[in-house]
Amino acid sequence: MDYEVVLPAAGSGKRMGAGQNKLFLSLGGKPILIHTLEVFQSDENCTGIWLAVKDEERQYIQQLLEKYGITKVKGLPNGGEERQHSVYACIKEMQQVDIVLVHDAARPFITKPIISRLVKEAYEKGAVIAGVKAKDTMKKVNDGVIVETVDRESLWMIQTPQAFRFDLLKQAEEAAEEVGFLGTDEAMLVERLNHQVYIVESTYENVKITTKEDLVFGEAILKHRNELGGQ
Ligand SMILES: Nc1ccn([C@@H]2O[C@H](COP(=O)(O)OP(=O)(O)OP(=O)(O)O)[C@@H](O)[C@H]2O)c(=O)n1
Ligand SMILES: C[C@](O)(CO)[C@H](O)COP(=O)(O)O
Repeated sequence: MDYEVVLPAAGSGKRMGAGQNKLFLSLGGKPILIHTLEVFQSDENCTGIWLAVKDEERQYIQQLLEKYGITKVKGLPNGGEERQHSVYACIKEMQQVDIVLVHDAARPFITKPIISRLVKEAYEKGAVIAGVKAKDTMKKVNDGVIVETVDRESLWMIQTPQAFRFDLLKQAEEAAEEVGFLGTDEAMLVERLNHQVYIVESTYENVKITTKEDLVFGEAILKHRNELGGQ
């Protein structure tokens, strides 16, 4: 089951504080961006990659694509102010496909079994996203005071990939753009159309490299995987 993937890669990495796009930082001697790209480059069901990038970083990224043999990239549109705008920039340039995955370029540890499960279920259900069950007790806080403990059994920590029928996601992006609605993930845009969004259980390894500690976790995940002989 074929799909194309949108990888937003135009962020500023403020929380990382590296003074550069965190996707260029090295994990195991290779840029984070390349780790993520290699998963989709090596997936025979992935027929195209779309990368939202900062204009001033496009040339460097093209050099990285060349160096690491990433040949599936179909477009590198300019990212936007927010992550959602970067995703939409890709959606606007894409030709009609059946299924599109949106995946944070900052999540280099996604695996093909989860991707293929998401794609299969997106064909059947239209909208399916990756997540893991909450492990900690979650509480709502107001001005430093606990106001509510939320039932953990029904809470999931949402990740990417998020997989959609292309037409559905395009409709949702356009509807959000029209009214200036800003979500923190693509599922929110589909939910507001009253379309059911399903979940596939992912792994806790599918971390988003966001702060410096995540680089430590990332190196440990790489080491663990190498000891197991790959993904
Ligand atoms: N305007 C933006 C913001 C984010 N992203 C991308 O969306 C993914 C998830 O975003 P996040 O982890 O928040 O990255 P940053 O926005 O760079 O981080 P920060 O919020 O700390 O600045 C990343 O691959 C990032 O490059 C993007 O393409 N365009
Ligand atoms: C899309 C996402 O990864 C789901 O958890 C998350 O919302 C991205 O948040 P960010 O602040 O844009 O990294």
